Amino acid sequence: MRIAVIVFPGSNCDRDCLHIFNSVLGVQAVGVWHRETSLEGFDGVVIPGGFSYGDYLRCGAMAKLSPIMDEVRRLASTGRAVVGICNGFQILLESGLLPGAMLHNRSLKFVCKRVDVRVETSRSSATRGLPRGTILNLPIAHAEGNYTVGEDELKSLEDNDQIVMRYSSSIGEVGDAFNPNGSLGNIAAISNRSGNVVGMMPHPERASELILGGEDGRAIFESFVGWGSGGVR
Ligand SMILES: NC(=O)CC[C@H](N)C(=O)O
Repeated sequence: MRIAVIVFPGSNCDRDCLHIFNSVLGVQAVGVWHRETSLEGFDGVVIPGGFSYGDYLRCGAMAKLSPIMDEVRRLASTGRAVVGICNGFQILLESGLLPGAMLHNRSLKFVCKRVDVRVETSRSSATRGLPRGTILNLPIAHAEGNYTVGEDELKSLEDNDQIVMRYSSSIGEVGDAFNPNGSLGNIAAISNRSGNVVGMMPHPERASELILGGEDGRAIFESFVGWGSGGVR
């Protein structure tokens, strides 16, 4: 298995992701500059966090125009795992690969802390091995994480099991008290219909080794690797 970690001007979590794949999981991953036009030979894609194009205009609004995004779209259409983390989630929304949009956090402040999230489905490329109801403690760090989507689309996300994680308490209660950014329905992660494309606001790469204060994020990368190269499931 060979994984591409896309690098935009302003990405800052690409090396963390590469480290987790190559040194922690022993799976080959390489950085791919956003101006490249081919992802031939790659079995999965991670769009990492950061501040692509300095977050000008809207987070992800300029990165979506990068040449590599056509290839990300192509790989997504073959059922390969495509996971966007934080700024990567914003880029997937702006690209139309996932429905909805990000607003500024309700507090209008950048929020950087650890939160608990409840896994809502195990049919996504990021949560494949994780039973529904699993609680993960993961870091968040963003200014635009207040996920929103139209009423009909929200219903369709719910009906099709596309809500992947919600912000929760450490015992899985979901409510406003556990919502760090105002996100609709406490949504922290969603997938496309087939589950192979996932966007998540938390940063699993910052919680995949004990030295970083927790290992809950590793299961997400293991799930991603486990999705493999078999195409649509
Ligand atoms: N950690 C990140 O990826 C930051 C995402 C984005 N730049 C924001 O502040 O919302």
